[in-house]
Amino acid sequence: MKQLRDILHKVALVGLYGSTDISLQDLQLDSRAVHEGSVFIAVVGLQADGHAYIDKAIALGAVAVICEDLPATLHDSVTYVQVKNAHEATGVMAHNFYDEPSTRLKLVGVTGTNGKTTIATLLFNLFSELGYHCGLLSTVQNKIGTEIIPATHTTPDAIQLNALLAEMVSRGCTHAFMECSSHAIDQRRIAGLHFKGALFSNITHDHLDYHKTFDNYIKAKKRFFDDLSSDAFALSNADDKRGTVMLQNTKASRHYYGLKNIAEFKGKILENNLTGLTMLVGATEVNFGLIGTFNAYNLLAVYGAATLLGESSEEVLRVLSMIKGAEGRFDYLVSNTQIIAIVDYAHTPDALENVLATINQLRNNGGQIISVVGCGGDRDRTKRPEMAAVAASLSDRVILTSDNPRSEEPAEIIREMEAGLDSAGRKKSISIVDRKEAIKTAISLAQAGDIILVAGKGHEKYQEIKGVKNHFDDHEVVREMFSLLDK
Ligand SMILES: CC(=O)N[C@H]1[C@@H](OP(=O)(O)OP(=O)(O)OC[C@H]2O[C@@H](n3ccc(=O)[nH]c3=O)[C@H](O)[C@@H]2O)O[C@H](CO)[C@@H](O)[C@@H]1O[C@H](C)C(=O)N[C@@H](C)C(=O)N[C@H](CCC(=O)O)C(=O)O
Ligand SMILES: Nc1ncnc2c1ncn2[C@@H]1O[C@H](COP(=O)(O)OP(=O)(O)OP(=O)(O)O)[C@@H](O)[C@H]1O
Ligand SMILES: N[C@H](CCC[C@H](N)C(=O)O)C(=O)O
Ligand SMILES: [Mg+2]
Repeated sequence: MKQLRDILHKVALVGLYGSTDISLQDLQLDSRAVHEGSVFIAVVGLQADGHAYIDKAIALGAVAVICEDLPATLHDSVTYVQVKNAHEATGVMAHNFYDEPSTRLKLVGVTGTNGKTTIATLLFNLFSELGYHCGLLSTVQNKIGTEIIPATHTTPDAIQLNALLAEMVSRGCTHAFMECSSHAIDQRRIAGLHFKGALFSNITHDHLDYHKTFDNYIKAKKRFFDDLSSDAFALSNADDKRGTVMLQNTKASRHYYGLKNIAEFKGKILENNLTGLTMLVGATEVNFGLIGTFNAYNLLAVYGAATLLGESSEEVLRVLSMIKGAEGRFDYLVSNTQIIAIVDYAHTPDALENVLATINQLRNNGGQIISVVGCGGDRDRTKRPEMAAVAASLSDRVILTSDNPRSEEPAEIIREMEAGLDSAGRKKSISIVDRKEAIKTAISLAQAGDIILVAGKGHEKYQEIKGVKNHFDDHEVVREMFSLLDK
């Protein structure tokens, strides 16, 4: 069993009160989960301050407390460890507690506004297909080999994260691929981890509710690369405006992929259609099942990372040409009456623009594009008018609807979206609060050859309204409506 002293290695201590020779059962960030033998870590959050729950944690059996500010009175039976930054300390202690799992496999992280799930999933599928036992931590799901472990966050908190990595190690995984969200980097959920590789996809507008300014958002992502060690590789998008800045201060070896600017892993699109894309990768022509220019970038990122991990380029391209991406990303459904629906997780202005630009490029002659779009509640409000404007400029008809309103008034979110429409945009748009009704209306407006984009929820199997998650699956609704067309 781990002793307190074992987990304090590399933690920036301010003070220590009590013995470190005590046995620990587990680490807990939430007082409600504390039991006999737990260490309780008090962090200052956005809603609450964990310091307010120290006494409650002790009453439930905490044997040690990690905190930034010491309580006024200390219990004799408890050890208090005062640290400079409790978020950072959580990452480092969790890494120590679980025997530094990230050093016992090849851990590759992916950051960027869009493409993280796609890239991490493609890497997992590729390396599994190459014969390795792999782990995956992603928005859609976590995986250890073929076992699926439901994901609550894109990047779990440091304790769950290290526990999952340790489980991967104990089950013989040699590689783990994970998404590193900007929230996770900022909240230091990834502190203490040893990355073998780090990828950057792109950075565009999102999460300004949390980061406040675009500059802060860039800095959060860049920190991931700044913290890498010299034995790691950093692989960035040569065509993204911030692609070079991301790697400017890293100690890792620097590599780039792209379609336009000079890059070590360079591609050229030869053909792009609704069934896939053909790309020249280096000197090899390859057909891929993924669709759209944005996926060409994702594929090049995966190809580069796999090569940097030591795999043969030829074998990587052979396997990549056969594998699928993540669920809910450009999922293609077609009715017997030849109406096409694409379910996609685009939930930022840039993703929506990319997906709609791709659909525009690939559309059937004369076919109309009908978009069904909403924006999440309790999240970045400034993207709402932008997403409506993008949808209107790249579609023939737009139905503004609800995504996950969470605690907000759904009609109010839609009003904020409508504010982004000019008069031409208003003419082609209608607003329908009920998402099912909105999808149904889009299908009833469509004719053979038209393409309906159902954006924003992708793989999600729920819709969160006023704190309640109701079952909802865009695919299911589309299929149900399609089957009615046949009757
Ligand atoms: C905005 C955000 O990231 N919030 C995360 C943050 O919550 P918080 O700072 O609000 O925590 P808090 O409620 O103030 O509580 C502070 C501390 O007091 C503790 N507490 C609280 C109450 C109590 O009775 N006892 C107690 O000990 C809490 O356990 C916590 O440790 O820390 C929590 C614990 O780790 C996370 O669960 C929570 O994620 C919330 C649920 C969330 O929705 N996060 C999203 C925005 C997020 O992280 N998304 C990214 C993906 C974004 C992307 O797509 O790129 C992700 O990685 O998933
Ligand atoms: N490289 C890319 N560039 C721009 N848009 C992309 C790219 N890859 C995917 N997209 C679009 O963004 C959507 C989300 O993709 P994905 O889930 O891979 O991103 P993510 O970064 O994991 O998102 P999240 O932040 O929610 O975890 C896709 O459904 C698609 O519309
Ligand atoms: N990971 C993203 C998910 C957004 C998905 C969209 N369906 C929404 O609910 O806003 C976020 O937390 O911002
Ligand atoms: Mg993701």
